[in-house]
Order: sequence, then structure tokens, then C-alpha cells
Amino acid sequence: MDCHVRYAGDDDPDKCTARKLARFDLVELHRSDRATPYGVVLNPHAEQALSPADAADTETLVALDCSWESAGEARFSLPGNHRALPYLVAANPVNFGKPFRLTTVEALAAGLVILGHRPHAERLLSKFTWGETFLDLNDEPLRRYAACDDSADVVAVQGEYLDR
Ligand SMILES: C[S@@+](CC[C@H](N)C(=O)[O-])C[C@H]1O[C@@H](n2cnc3c(N)ncnc32)[C@H](O)[C@@H]1O
Repeated sequence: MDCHVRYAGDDDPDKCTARKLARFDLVELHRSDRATPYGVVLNPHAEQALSPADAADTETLVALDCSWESAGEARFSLPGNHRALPYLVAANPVNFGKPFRLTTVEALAAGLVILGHRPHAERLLSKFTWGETFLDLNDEPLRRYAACDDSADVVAVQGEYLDR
């Protein structure tokens, strides 16, 4: 699966996980919506949850790297199939333990696992000291989401974690 990032460039460049991935040729950065390939766009505001069914439609996974302060709904103007990630918790030092607030690398890795590409997710996360922790913290939900048929199934599984 190809991983792409629409790079807004408004976040601290030293902490930016997308820039680090790009340095290792693990993602391609794009500086405009037009230049960003069409695919599944990871968007926390999307109505539909990502599920394994999305793997049938695309080989392209896209994240938007911008600061959380500017990550409002209007910012996600990229063309593509927009999907929200289900309940998962962050392992990055800035938002450790917070649900849904994932860095770009965590979001791409979660997307890859759900779409059936776990080894690819592990390659991305291996560049971060806390990368393995992300998979450990979310081991059970990630395995359950990856075994779902469709978005409705994913939402049902997510409900069990939200109710806890
Ligand atoms: C807001 S940026 C923050 C990036 C941060 N500056 C970094 O260095 O990684 C994180 C991006 O990851 C994706 N993302 C994060 N959490 C998500 C979620 N719960 N659902 C869908 N996508 C998510 C989105 O593309 C989002 O724009």
C-alpha cells in the first residue's frame, strides 16, 4: 500500500512524524491538495469508519499532517474516500493515552493494520522509540477491527471500548 501525506507545514517541524517518515522514504509529502493522490483519506471528522472493506477500493492511504489546532473539518478538503479511525489510544509523548488523537504515523499505521498490512505498519512505527508501544496499547482493538467485514462491524466493536 502507498502512503501519502498532505503536508500543511504548520506544526513543529522537529516533532513532525510525517517529515521523519519522509526522510526514510516511507511516505511521500505533498504540499497541495491537487498534488496529493486520490485514495482513502484518514479524517477524524469523517462519517464513515475505516474498515477492511476499504482495501478493495484502493492501494493509496493518505493522511493530512497539520497541527491539531488547525485540523478542523474544513481543512480536510482533499478529494478521496474519507474515513475516521475507530477508538484507539495514542502512544506518542504529546498525547499519550488520549483516544482518537493520533499522530500521522500512528494514524497511517492503524490504517495499514486495519486494511491488512501489519508488517508495513511495523516498518513505519519502527522509526519511533514509542512506535511499538502504539501496537501494544492497541493490540486487541486493532486485531478485532482488522477482522471486521465492514464499517458497521467496526463501529459495533468500537462501541464496546467506548462503553468501558
Ligand atoms: C492532525 S495531524 C497531527 C500530526 C502531528 N503533527 C504529527 O507530527 O504526527 C494527524 C493526522 O493523522 C490522521 N488522524 C489522526 N487521528 C485520526 C483519527 N482518529 N481518525 C482519522 N485520522 C486520524 C489525520 O490525517 C490527521 O490530520
